[in-house]
Amino acid sequence: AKTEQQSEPPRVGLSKIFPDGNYPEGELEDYRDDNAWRTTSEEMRYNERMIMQDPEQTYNNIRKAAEVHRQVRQYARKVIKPGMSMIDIADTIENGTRALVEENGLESGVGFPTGLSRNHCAAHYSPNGGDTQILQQGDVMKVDFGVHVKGRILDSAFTLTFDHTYDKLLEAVRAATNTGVREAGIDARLGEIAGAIQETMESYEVEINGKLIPVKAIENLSGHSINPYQIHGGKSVCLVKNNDQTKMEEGEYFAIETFGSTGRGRVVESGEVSHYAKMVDAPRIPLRLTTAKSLLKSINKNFGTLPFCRRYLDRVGESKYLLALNHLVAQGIVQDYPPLCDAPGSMTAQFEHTLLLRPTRKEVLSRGDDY
Ligand SMILES: O=S(=O)(c1cccs1)N(Cc1ccc(F)cc1)Cc1ncn[nH]1
Ligand SMILES: [Mn+2]
Ligand SMILES: [Mn+2]
Ligand SMILES: [Mn+2]
Repeated sequence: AKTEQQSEPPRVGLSKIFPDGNYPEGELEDYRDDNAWRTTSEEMRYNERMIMQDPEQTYNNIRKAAEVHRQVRQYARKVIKPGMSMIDIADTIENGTRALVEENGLESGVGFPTGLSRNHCAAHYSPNGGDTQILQQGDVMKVDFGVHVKGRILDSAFTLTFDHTYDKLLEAVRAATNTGVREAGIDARLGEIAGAIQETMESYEVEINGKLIPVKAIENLSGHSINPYQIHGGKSVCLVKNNDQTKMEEGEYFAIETFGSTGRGRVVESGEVSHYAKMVDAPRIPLRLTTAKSLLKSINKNFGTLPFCRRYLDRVGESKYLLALNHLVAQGIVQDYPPLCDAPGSMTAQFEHTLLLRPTRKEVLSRGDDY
């Protein structure tokens, strides 16, 4: 079939652009030290061929999600400007994602809420319905959005600015994330990766109004392993030196994300919650509140264990759900993820990539020519 070009705004599903169903590989990196042998091992190549043939496991699912991410973010970086509302920015990203991934129930779609955290807020802010906030010229906005295909979630983020004041902060975080990507590998210890990330991050300083401010790695944010339909797979890659001897393992997916700050280097929960997710191990308890029962049914049907936000509930026709939602949170069935912010007046930045530890090599799935 003739392959189509992507439109602007992006609306052409990727199966039209990659008709043979083969999506582009991410950036490949050989393992180091005692795992370097894997690149040329016939056994490891055999294992990979088997995985590639298994429709459930094939790498094509996550590679399609990664290509969607690259094409949507390329458009977003071009059109997002000061004066746009948070809601319009979120819609721009989500409409593009849904079209290109060819959204289909729980088979494929948005991976989690579009994060648009600004300035001292580092993560987990997304506009709720009625939010009238407007992007400002001096803002430092973390654009963190996800795409999933058959539950394989691509989690990648970048920081947008509209003047050069914080270029050094962004440079520090970009370098720290690339250090994390480089240090990741089969048998790599999470605590050692964290130390390397912190060392890179804290070798930078930012000059603001003639004052030199050291860049701090945010000590209570972290990267994470990713499982099918589960954004947090249980392993965390912290950003400051620690003694976690836990190793990365073959076949695991990791989101390597780092956050730098000109403030305390520590975030606290602050502001209205937008992000939620049903717990994977949610207790099966009898719900007496009928509205909570029907809301949980809607969450199971529309999101499963994928994170969602209030706008996604609005979109699937739910209304007046707040009491029921807070009840599900109180019962430990749904986890809330409040916005995470450093001190007011400070600035935070983020870069994030998703990588896969294949039997033969590390594949940085979300790598693009932008970051
Ligand atoms: O901070 S996390 O909760 C976490 C980090 C380490 C262990 S759990 N979080 C996972 C998540 C939670 C809710 C979401 F809606 C989406 C993702 C990291 C993250 N947020 C955005 N991108 N990546
Ligand atoms: Mn993310
Ligand atoms: Mn993440
Ligand atoms: Mn809580």
